Amino acid sequence: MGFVMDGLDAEDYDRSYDDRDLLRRILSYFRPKLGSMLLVAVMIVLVSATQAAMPLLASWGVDAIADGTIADVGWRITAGLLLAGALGWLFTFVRQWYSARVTGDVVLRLREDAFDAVLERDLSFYDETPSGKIVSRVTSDTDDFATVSTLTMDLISQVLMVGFVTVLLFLRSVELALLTLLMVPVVVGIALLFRRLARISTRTAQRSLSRVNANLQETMGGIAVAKNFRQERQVYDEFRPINQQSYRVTLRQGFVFSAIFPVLFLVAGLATVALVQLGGTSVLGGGLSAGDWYLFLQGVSLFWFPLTSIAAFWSQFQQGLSASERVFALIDAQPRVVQTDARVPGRLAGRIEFQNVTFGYDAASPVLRDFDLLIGAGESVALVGHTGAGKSTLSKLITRFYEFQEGRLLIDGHDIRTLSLGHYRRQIGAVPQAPFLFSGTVADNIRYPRPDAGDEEVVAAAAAVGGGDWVDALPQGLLTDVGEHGRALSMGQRQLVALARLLIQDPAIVVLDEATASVDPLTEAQIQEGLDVVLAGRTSIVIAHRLSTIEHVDRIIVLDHGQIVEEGDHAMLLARGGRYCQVYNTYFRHQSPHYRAGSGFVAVGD
Ligand SMILES: Nc1ncnc2c1ncn2[C@@H]1O[C@H](COP(=O)(O)OP(=O)(O)OP(=O)(O)O)[C@@H](O)[C@H]1O
Repeated sequence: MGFVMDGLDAEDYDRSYDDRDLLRRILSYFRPKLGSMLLVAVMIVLVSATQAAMPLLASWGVDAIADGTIADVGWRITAGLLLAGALGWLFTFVRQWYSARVTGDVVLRLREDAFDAVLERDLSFYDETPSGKIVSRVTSDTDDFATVSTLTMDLISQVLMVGFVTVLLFLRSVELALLTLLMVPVVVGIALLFRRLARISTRTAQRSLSRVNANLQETMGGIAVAKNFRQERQVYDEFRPINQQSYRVTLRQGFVFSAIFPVLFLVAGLATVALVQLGGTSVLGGGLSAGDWYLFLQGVSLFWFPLTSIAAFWSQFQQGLSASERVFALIDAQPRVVQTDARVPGRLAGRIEFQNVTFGYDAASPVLRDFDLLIGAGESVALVGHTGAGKSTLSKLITRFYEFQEGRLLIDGHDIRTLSLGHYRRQIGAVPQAPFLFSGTVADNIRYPRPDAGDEEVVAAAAAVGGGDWVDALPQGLLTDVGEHGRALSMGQRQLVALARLLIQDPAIVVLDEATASVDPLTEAQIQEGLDVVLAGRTSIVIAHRLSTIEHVDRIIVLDHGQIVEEGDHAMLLARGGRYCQVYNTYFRHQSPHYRAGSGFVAVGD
C-alpha cells in the first residue's frame, strides 16, 4: 500500500495538537461572537423542545383514540402539532441564520490570520513548501473548519433533543427507557472506535488533495516552458498518478466511513425489535398504554437518528478538526530567521562583514563554512563563479531571508540579528534575475516600495534610468498596464522598471542578480546606464552575468564551493591567469565586442 501514501507526509511545520488545545484554540475564535452564540443556543433548545413535543402530542392522540375521547381533544392536539411545527420552523430559521453569520465571521478571521501568517514566513518556507499546498491551507482548509462549526451546532441541537426524549421516555416507563439507554454505550463505543481511523484517513485525504493543488499550481506557473518544450504529455503523465492517488485515498476514506453505518443500523434495529416486542406485551398486559407504546417507538427513532448522525458527522467533524489543525500549524510555524533585538538603524552606510559564517539549507551539509568577507560601505562587488558556487546563497543571507547556523554577519558593525528586520529590509534593494511586476501600471510598479511617492518622483525615477527613452516606447508611457506578472512588457523593460523602482526605494545596499537573458543592444545600454545611476553611492553586491558589470565594479569575488578562491579587479585578475580566468573564459569571454568564435581565451596558469 506504500504507493497510496507517497508524497503525503506532513510538512516540516505540521504538528499535532492534543484535543483539548485544539478545542481551546477553536473556541478562542468563537469567543468574540458570544452574543450571537447565546442566541443560537437558546434557539437550539427551543428547536429541540418543539421536536420532542411532536411525538408527545401524537401519543396523547393515540391514548385519546384508545379511550374514546378523541372527538373532544382531537382539535387541541392538531392545533398543538401545528403550533409546534410552525414554531419549530421559526426557531430553526433564526438558529441557522445566526449560526451561518457566526461561522462566516469566524472563517473570515481565521483566513485573515492564515494569510497574515503566510506573509510573515521566511523565504525558506516558500522554498520548501509548494505554493499550491499553501493555497489549499488558506482556502479549502478554512472552509472545512467552517463545516465543523456548523456541524457542532447541529450536533448540540441533536444531543439536546436526545436529552428531552430521554426524560420523556423515563417519565413513561423506566424499564423500557433503561432498555433503550442500554444500547447507547454500544453505539458510542463503535463511534469512538471509528474516530481514530477516521482522523487518519481524513488527514491523508486532505494531504493528497493539496498535492493535487500543488501540482496544478506548478504546472500553471511553468506552462510556457512546458509548451515550449512540447512537454504537455509528460506534465499530464506526472499529474495522473497524483490525481489517482487522491482518488484512491478518498476512496479509502469513503470505505472507512461507509463501514460505520451498517453496524450502527444493526444495533439500532436490534433495540427497536426488543422494544416492539416488550412494549407490545406490556400494552396487552395493561402495564403500558397504547399512547406510551407509540411514544416509545417514535422516541426510539428520534433517539437513534441523532446518534447515528453524530457518527455520520464524525467524518466531516474529523475533516474539519484536522483542517483546523493544519491551519493552526501554518499560523504557528516558527520562523527560522530569529532576531535577538529590534534596533532601528538610522540610514545605513552599507558596510557588510561576514565573520566565520557557516550556513547550509540543511544544517548537516553546509554551503558556506567559516566564511569571511568584508564589503566596504559604498563598495561595488561582483560575485562570480560556476553554478552552485554559493553566489545566491550569500545574497540571501545579506537580505536576511535565511538564518545562518554559526558565525556573525555585521551590518555597519551591528550584528544583523539585533536589527529591526522591517527597518533593515527597507534599506536593502533586492533585484531578482526576472523582476516580478504586480498587476497595474508601470507607474504603480515603480511606486511600489513607497506608495506615497508623488507622480513627479515616479516620472523623475523613470527618466533617471537609461535616460527615460524606454518610457516613450511604451504604448501609454508610465500608464501602460504591465499585465499579469508584467507579461505585457519585454524582459528588458521589466528590468528597467525594477531599476526605477529601486530609485524610489532609495536603499543603502543593493543586491542584484543580473538577468542572464540577453536583451537588444539598445536596452542593454539603457540598463547599464540605469545601473550606473542606481548603484552610485550605495553598497552593491551583484551576481554578475554581464561583462560590462565585471569590468566596472570595484572588486570581483570568485566563489567556488562556498569559498572565496580569488578576488581583485578585472584587469588584475585577468593578468593573474587564475580561477577568475577560467570563469571568464566560460561565461564572459563571448560578450566581448571583439569576440570571434573559438577566440579570446585567457590563458589559465596551473
Ligand atoms: N533552497 C535551497 N535548498 C537547498 N539547497 C539549496 C537551495 N538553494 C541553493 N541550494 C544549494 O546551495 C548551493 C549553492 O547554491 P547557490 O544558489 O547559492 O549557487 P549559485 O552560485 O548562486 O548558483 P547559480 O549561479 O546557479 O544561481 C548549491 O549546491 C545548491 O544546490
